[in-house]
Amino acid sequence: MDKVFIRGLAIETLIGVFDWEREIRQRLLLDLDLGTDIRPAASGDDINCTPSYKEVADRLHEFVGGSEFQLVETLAEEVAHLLMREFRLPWIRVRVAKPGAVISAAEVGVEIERGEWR
Ligand SMILES: Nc1nc2c(c(=O)[nH]1)N=C([C@H](O)[C@@H](O)CO)CN2
Repeated sequence: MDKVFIRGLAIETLIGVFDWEREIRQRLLLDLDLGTDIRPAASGDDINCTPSYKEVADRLHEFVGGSEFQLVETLAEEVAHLLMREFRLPWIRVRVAKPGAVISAAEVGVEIERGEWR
């Protein structure tokens, strides 16, 4: 299977388990790997035959920017299901990093894979 990818998509949102985190917006960095077959798009040179990384990024700004989850786990799971459903993806990898959440670490977060790789 081929992939369309997005790296380091920065989105500000309300996220966290502590009271002070419910009063601010924090920056998340998202990495996405979207499983697909790029051959139909390549052979026809046709954007309609492939998941547009621009459309996916716009959708994520809308969804993640408006979300209010506590855990990065929940956010990653919801993002995976939303993109698989709306962009008809057989497989996805979602990595959500929360830079600055642990001062002594460059990044913390989660990475999940959903669907079937074929
Ligand atoms: N596995 C997780 N651990 C923690 C999370 C999380 O979402 N998943 N969140 C927090 C706090 O919100 C943290 O980001 C504040 O610094 C702590 N641990």
